[in-house]
Amino acid sequence: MITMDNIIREGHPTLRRSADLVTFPLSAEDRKIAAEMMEFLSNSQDEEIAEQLNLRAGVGLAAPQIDVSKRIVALLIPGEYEDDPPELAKVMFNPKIVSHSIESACLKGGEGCLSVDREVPGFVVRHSRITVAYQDAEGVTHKARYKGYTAIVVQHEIDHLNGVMFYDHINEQAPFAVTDDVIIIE
Ligand SMILES: Cc1nc(NNC(=O)[C@H](CC2CCCC2)CN(O)CO)c(F)c(N2CCN3CCOC[C@@H]3C2)n1
Ligand code: NI
Repeated sequence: MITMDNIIREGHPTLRRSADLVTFPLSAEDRKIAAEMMEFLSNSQDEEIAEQLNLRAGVGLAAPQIDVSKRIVALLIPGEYEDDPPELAKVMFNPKIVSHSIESACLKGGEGCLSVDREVPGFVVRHSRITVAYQDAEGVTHKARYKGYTAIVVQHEIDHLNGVMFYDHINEQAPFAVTDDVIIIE
């Protein structure tokens, strides 16, 4: 089971590496990693379990964050209301942004990261809409389009596969300066 002890923190070199492509058929090890990443997100979003295991809540996780330099991301984005099905519950292998909007967006509250034990204030400007090609656990390639909050989360995770941290995108001189065409997502 993954706990916060398994999540490497900024300064660890793996976070700045470009992760390796996953080959198919998946090894038992890769299958296990994918399942444990999803389990972590689910546990982290369960108040009781998260408190018991002292987990920080997460809606996404990338394999490099558990010191596995492979192109695997897990996403567990809740639906709008408590009892809704998740907006996105998926493990993507070898995800790749194949196209994106010209329009940009950012989260109003900025971003954080389970691998960063500090607040880094500022708008993280990303594409507002993306098309992602990825493989599922059977190696079948899919294409999916995301927008808004979900698109932001997916981009944060794919950044980790390329050694990019969210604060790399923050304008140090003016962290909250954005041009008026950037969508600010509540
Ligand atoms: C936005 C948000 N970020 C949370 N944490 N950070 C993360 O997920 C990091 C990735 C996100 C940071 C900004 C974009 C991607 C993890 N990262 O570093 C992986 O690379 C949350 F936990 C969270 N939510 C809303 C939904 N809620 C459902 C019930 O449970 C609590 C949960 C809290 N929303
Ligand atoms: Ni992160």
